[in-house]
Amino acid sequence: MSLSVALKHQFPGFALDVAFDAPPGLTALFGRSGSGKTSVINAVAGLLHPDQGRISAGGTPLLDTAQRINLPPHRRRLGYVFQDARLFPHLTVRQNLRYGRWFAGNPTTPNFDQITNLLGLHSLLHRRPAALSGGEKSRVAIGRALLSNPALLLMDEPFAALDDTRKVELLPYIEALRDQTQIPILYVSHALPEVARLATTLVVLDQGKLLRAGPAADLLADPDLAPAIGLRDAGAVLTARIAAQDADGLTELHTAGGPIWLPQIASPLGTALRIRIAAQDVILSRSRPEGLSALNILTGTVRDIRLTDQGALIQIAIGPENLLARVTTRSAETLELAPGLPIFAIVKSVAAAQTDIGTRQEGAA
Ligand SMILES: Nc1ncnc2c1ncn2[C@@H]1O[C@H](COP(=O)(O)OP(=O)(O)OP(=O)(O)O)[C@@H](O)[C@H]1O
Repeated sequence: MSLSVALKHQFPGFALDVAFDAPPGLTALFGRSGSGKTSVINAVAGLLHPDQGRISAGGTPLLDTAQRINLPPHRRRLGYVFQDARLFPHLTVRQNLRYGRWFAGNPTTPNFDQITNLLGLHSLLHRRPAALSGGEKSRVAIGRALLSNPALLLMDEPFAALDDTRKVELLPYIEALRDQTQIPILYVSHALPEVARLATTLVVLDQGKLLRAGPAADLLADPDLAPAIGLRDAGAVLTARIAAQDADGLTELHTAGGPIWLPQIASPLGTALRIRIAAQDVILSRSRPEGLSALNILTGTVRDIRLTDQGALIQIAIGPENLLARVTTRSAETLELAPGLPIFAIVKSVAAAQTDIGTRQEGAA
């Protein structure tokens, strides 16, 4: 099931003109405040009727202004998780969840136990929302949306109201949702680390227009997009597998650019991880550095170079994947960087997240 969106809408002083496809997985709508993310999600939900547009989910048209098709929100089979959880305060967690199931009202209702397990809700079922933390409320809201048997899940900055610690606790649940259900997720965020960790597809909006849409790993490693994403946050994701648990407490991971070591990640050997390396945490060297405290040195080849007024962005091919490095223009010149040049990337810090089931941890190299 995938979602296809094409919209045009004129607000007073703001024009929205966006078209993209969201394949299965998690599609992050990313952009600065006021770029149009919520308007897009509202149009998909049926809460905004655009001047012109076509939206279809799994080939079923939800909206087609040319054909005068406009399904009302309750017939679009969407689960919508808002910024605030919007639970019924007088109902217990179980009753709040059941409300979602009741709303689905058909025999293919998803399994209650499976969803409460997925979201870790079992021990909370008897509580009322007032006795839940912000993160727990968010999980209940997600569970309620899932139990309505949605064909598509819409999440508009679901963690905006949470502090960073709570947010990090919730990310594994979203990863599990992405990896274990077949339901496409359209996810609004303006936090790049969150997007880099969760998104399989990225849609970047800028002032109501589509800047780029495509596989998240490709876009995150694209030097042309980095200025729009924000140079401080820009960074690529690479895949890695746990190869060994070393006696000194480090976990050895294998990447296409060689091994890297992170503080212990308590997951089985072979577990696939997605690691995010911020462009500003990469140092480049033409020869393999020796006598360096940094453990993590990847080998690659310079693929592309972009000079900006805030330094040089270097795209480095690491096997079939790409890494992004941000260095000063002077360094780029001194190193005589050019496409095709073999290069060593010294990685100062790595964030790791599993791509499949299990416990996840953040680690710094
Ligand atoms: N109902 C409306 N009437 C007039 N203008 C609107 C309306 N809804 C949205 N806009 C305008 O459209 C633009 C995009 O708003 P939108 O909420 O979609 O952006 P966003 O990317 O979700 O922003 P944020 O990250 O701050 O939530 C803004 O300039 C906003 O003022």
